[in-house]
Amino acid sequence: MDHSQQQKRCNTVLLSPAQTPRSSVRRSLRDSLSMDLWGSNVKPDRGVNVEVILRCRPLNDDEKELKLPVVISCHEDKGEVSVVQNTAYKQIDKTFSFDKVFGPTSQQKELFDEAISPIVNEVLEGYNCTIFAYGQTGTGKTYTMEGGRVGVVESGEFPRDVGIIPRAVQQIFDVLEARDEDYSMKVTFLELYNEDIMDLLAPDESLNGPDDKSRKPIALMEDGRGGVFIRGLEQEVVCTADRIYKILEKGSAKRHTADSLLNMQSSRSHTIFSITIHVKESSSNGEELMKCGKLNLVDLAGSENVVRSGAKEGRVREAGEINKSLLTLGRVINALVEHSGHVPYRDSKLTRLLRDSLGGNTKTCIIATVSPSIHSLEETLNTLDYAHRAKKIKNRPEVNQRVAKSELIKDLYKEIERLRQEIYDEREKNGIYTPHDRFQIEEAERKALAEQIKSMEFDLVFKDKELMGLQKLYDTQQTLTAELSEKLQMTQKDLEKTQNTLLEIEGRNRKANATIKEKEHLISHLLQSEKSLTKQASELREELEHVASEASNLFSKLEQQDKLENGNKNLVQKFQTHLAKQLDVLHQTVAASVTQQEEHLKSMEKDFDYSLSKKMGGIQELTAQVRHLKKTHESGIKSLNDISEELDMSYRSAFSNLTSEVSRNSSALVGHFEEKFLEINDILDDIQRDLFNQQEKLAEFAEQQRQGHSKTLQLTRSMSEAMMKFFETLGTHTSSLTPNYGRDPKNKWAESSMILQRSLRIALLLRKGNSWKK
Ligand SMILES: Nc1ncnc2c1ncn2[C@@H]1O[C@H](COP(=O)(O)OP(=O)(O)OP(=O)(O)O)[C@@H](O)[C@H]1O
Repeated sequence: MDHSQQQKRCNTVLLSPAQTPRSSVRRSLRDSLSMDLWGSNVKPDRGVNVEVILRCRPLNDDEKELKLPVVISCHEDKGEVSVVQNTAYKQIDKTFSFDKVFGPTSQQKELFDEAISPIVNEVLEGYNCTIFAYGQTGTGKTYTMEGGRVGVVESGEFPRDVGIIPRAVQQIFDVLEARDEDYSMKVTFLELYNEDIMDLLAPDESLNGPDDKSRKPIALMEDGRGGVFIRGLEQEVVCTADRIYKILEKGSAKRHTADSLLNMQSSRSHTIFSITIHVKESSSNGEELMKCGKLNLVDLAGSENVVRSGAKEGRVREAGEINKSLLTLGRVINALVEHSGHVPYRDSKLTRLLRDSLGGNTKTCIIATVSPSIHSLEETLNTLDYAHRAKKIKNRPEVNQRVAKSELIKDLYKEIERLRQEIYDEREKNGIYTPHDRFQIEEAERKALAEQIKSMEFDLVFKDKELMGLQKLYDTQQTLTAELSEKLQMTQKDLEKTQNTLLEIEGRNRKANATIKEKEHLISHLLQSEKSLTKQASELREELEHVASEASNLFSKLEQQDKLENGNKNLVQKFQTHLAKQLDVLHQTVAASVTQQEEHLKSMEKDFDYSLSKKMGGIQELTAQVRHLKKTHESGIKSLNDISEELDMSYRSAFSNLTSEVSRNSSALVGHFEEKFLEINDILDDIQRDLFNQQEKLAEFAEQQRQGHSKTLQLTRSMSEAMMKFFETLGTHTSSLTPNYGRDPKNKWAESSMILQRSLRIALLLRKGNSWKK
């Protein structure tokens, strides 16, 4: 929707620009032109606690430069704030919980979306809501409520430092436009400075800045029904968000501010910016009704330590007034939390203005602002304490009654008539027209004052009587004083004596003090040694407990060990009997094998003798054959010689050469044969010698074998005896096995298995000897 359309929709409802939240259409029209912060309601809801939000600002440049330690930590997820300080002088560790917590890195948009946006929606549903910022000076109240300049809003997004008020305004317009509703909106903006109410929307001509003396405070009046109104407070009807931003900017510029050591632009007044929205609705019978909601945005002046803020002269009074009104606010909070019969709302204008927001029918949210720096620790703790207590305040929010449009128009006509009469009276200078309602209120106030004067007169008579009594008392006191002065003189003498005694006592006292100091020193030493002894004792106790647990572990292990050893013992005994049997068998086998081997050896000897005699016979036969061969050769050679002679004779001429060749060959053959014969003879001699040698060696070997077998037999016997002895010893050792881990039974097992292996090896050797013998 463009601006002109928005203006049009806005204007349709502006027929009744002065409408305000109210409980009944019968209510005075005069109220509608005054600032009625706390519109009345119909259906009472159940009590609702005031919502308390905590915001911690980041360290500012000065604090960063001074490297001030941070003492606040915000746990946004848990809604908790911790204050921790550990110095030699002070130890603080406190945690406070709130409905919501926003830490130093939190952004304006985040705070608005999470905490404020739902409140704005409640206003649009017809509730009166109040949001106020409370905290020490310079902690970010104005930053949170107003923030930076709105400037140009691009694509619906504000600059990041824009505060709650502009964002709330934007949301109200957005929602109303989206619902396409007929509405009217008006705003008021006031400040409370030094207990005076100033209108920040008053026309410019009458103002030349915040300190202009011509600025007139406006009156806060009782409405006769327990409420208040501000006579003559300007209300501006607004149709666009931009108009509100401008009003806000202009009003803020008029606000009382000053620079202090804690804030370059410190607000010296409390401000209340109110937006009242009327939305047209139709009832079931077609009657036009007006729904009304109101949002009050309160930026309180900062509580401050005058010394720390560096306030001087006029500023000290400002600070005093600020602190006074905040103190009253604190007392009101305390009274509400403690459900006291009397709540001191009337003690300051601030609490009178905020009455409905504290324990009334308004929905209230308090934003407590704190600094994270150690410098502000004390004030931060005060703020946290304050805000934490405020959480317990219960309000009873009620939705504003819908007002018939016709009733509003009637009221409006009456108001116009009243104003016309006032102007007429003013012009004619013949008095001021007072409407009946206001006349009644003023009459009631006058009556109340008369009653007050009467009671004061009564008080005066009573006080006169009291004075007379006091005069008498004074006279008696005078005589008493004379008596007393006499006594005093005597007492003074006594005092002198006493002083002397006192001096003596002081001397003694000094000595006693010195002794006490010594003793104290001793005691502190003793305490220290007691501490160290206690520590040692606790350490020893821990050790003992540890040892006891180890001992119990050890005992359980020993039990296991005993069981294991009993099992082992049984096993060893079984093995021992089994082994003894096996050894007997082995012994018998070895003895049998030895006799068998002896027999084998004897038969081997026989066989050997037999083969030797056989070989000898063969050799003799061979020698005879060789001799026979020699003879045959000799006869052959002789016959060859005969043949050659015959051939010589018959073929001497033709074959003379051949004969010589043959004779040469035959002589060579004879030489060769003789040579071979000699060689054969040598070989035969060698064989014969070898055979004799072998025969001797065999005899020797047989002897050695016999001796070796008897030794092996002896060795096996002694081995088996030794093993028997060993197993007996092993048995006794096993029975006496205790948790003495120095004597490892495993070693014994290793030994016995080695012995067993050795005896097996011997048995194998014996078997090998047998097979070799075979
Ligand atoms: N959450 C924040 N993030 C960034 N800057 C912050 C924040 N809160 C405060 N500041 C800055 O700290 C300074 C003081 O803030 P502001 O004037 O809002 O304090 P204040 O509580 O209103 O003080 P006073 O009570 O004196 O008016 C300002 O410069 C403001 O920009």
